[in-house]
Amino acid sequence: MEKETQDIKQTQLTAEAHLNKFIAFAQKNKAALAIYRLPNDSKLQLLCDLSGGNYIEELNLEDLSPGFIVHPFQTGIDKIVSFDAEILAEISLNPANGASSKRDVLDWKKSPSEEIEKEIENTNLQFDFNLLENSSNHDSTLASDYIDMVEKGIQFIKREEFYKVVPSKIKNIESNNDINLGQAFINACKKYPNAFVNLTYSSKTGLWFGASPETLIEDKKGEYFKTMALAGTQAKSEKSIAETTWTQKEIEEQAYVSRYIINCFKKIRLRDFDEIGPKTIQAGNLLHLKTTFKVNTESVNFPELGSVMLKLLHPTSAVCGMPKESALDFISKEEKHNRGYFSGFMGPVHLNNLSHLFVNLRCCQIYNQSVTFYAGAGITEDSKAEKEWEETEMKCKVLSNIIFGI
Ligand SMILES: C=C(O[C@H]1C=CC=C(C(=O)O)[C@@H]1O)C(=O)O
Repeated sequence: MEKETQDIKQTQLTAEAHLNKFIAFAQKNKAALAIYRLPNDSKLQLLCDLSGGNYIEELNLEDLSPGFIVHPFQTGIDKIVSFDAEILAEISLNPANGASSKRDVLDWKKSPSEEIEKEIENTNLQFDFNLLENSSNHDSTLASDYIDMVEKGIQFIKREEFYKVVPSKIKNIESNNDINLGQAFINACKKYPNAFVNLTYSSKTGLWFGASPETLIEDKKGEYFKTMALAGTQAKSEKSIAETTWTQKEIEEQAYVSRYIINCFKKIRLRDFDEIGPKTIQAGNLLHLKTTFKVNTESVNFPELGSVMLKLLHPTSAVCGMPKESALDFISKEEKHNRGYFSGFMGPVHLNNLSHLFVNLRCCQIYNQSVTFYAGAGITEDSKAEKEWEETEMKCKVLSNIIFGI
C-alpha cells in the first residue's frame, strides 16, 4: 500500500549515515538514486526509483512524471535517463551551518511500503566501488594537449568560424575505493551553500557527484520561468565582491551567453522578460559573472515556456560556444574524452510544481579505483591558453578538494 507525506521520523543517525544507507541500498537493489540539495536550502532531498530509471529518446518536459532527470552533453553513447519519484525522503540539516549532527532527521515523504523503509534503515552494507567500470575515460588530458586545443580554438575564432568555444578536459585521480560518499556530500553542502549539490547513481548512468553553480531552467508551474547566463571566472581574492573588476575578455565571454539566451527568447517571440545583471557571484573559491532572466509565465500566457526553452537552450554558450553548431563540431573533433553527463544537465522535475534543472558543472564521475573530474573554460579571441588551463585546474579542485583534500 502506498503511503504518502507521512512523517515517520528517525532519530539517532547522522545525515551522512542516512545517505550511505540509501546509496548502498540503491546499488544492492539496482535502483536509481538522486540525492540533492538545492541552492541555499537546509534540506537534503533523496529520490529513488526501484526500477533503475528509464531511458528517454527525446526529452519533452511536460511528458515526464514527477522525478529526476539526467541528460548528457550529447545524446549518443550516453542517454537521457529519468528516475521516477517512487521513494522520496527529506533530511533537515542544522540551518545555522548546514552541518550534520546526531539529530539529523529523515522524513519519509513517499514510499511504496514500510518494508522498503525498514530495508533501507537496516542496510549495513558498504557501497561496492569495484562494480563501477571506467569504460571510456582512462587518461587525464595533458596540459600541452589542452593548450594546443585552446590555441586552435583561438585560430578558429580569428578566422570567424565561431566567436566562442568551451573546450573541456578530464583529470583522473586514483582512489583506494574508500571514499565516504555521505560525508563528501555533507562537506560539499557546507562548503558550497549556494550550489546545487548532487549525487546520482544508477547502473545506466554510473556514479556522479557535483556542486553546480548554474541553473539551466527553473520552471514554477503557473508562476515563473528563470534561466541564467553564467560565465567568466576568476579566483576569489581578498577583495570584496563589490570591488571585483573584470577584463574585457571575461565581460565579452559572459555577454555571449546572455546574447544566446536573448536569441532563444527572440526565436519564440517572447519580449516580456526581466534581465538582472551581470553581477559578480561567488561559487566556492571562484567568482563568475551572472545575468538572471525571469518571465512571469502567467502574464505572458505561455505555460509550456519551460519545456520550449529547455530544447532551445541546451547546450548553452557557457558550455559549448557560439554559434552552437560550429562550436559543437569543434568540441566533437578536438576533445579526446567523452564528456558523458558533464555539461549536460540534471535536476528534479514536477516536484512540488517545480522543475529545476542545473548544468552539470564542477562534477566528477566515480569509478573503481579512480575518480574523473571534468572542467571546461570559455575561449574568446583574447584568451591566453595557459590561463585557461589554470582555470580548468581551479574548477577541478572544487570537488577534488572535497573528495581527496587536494
Ligand atoms: C564550463 C565550465 O564553466 C562554465 C560556467 C561558468 C564559467 C565558465 C568560464 O568562465 O569559462 C564556463 O562557461 C566548467 O566549470 O567546467
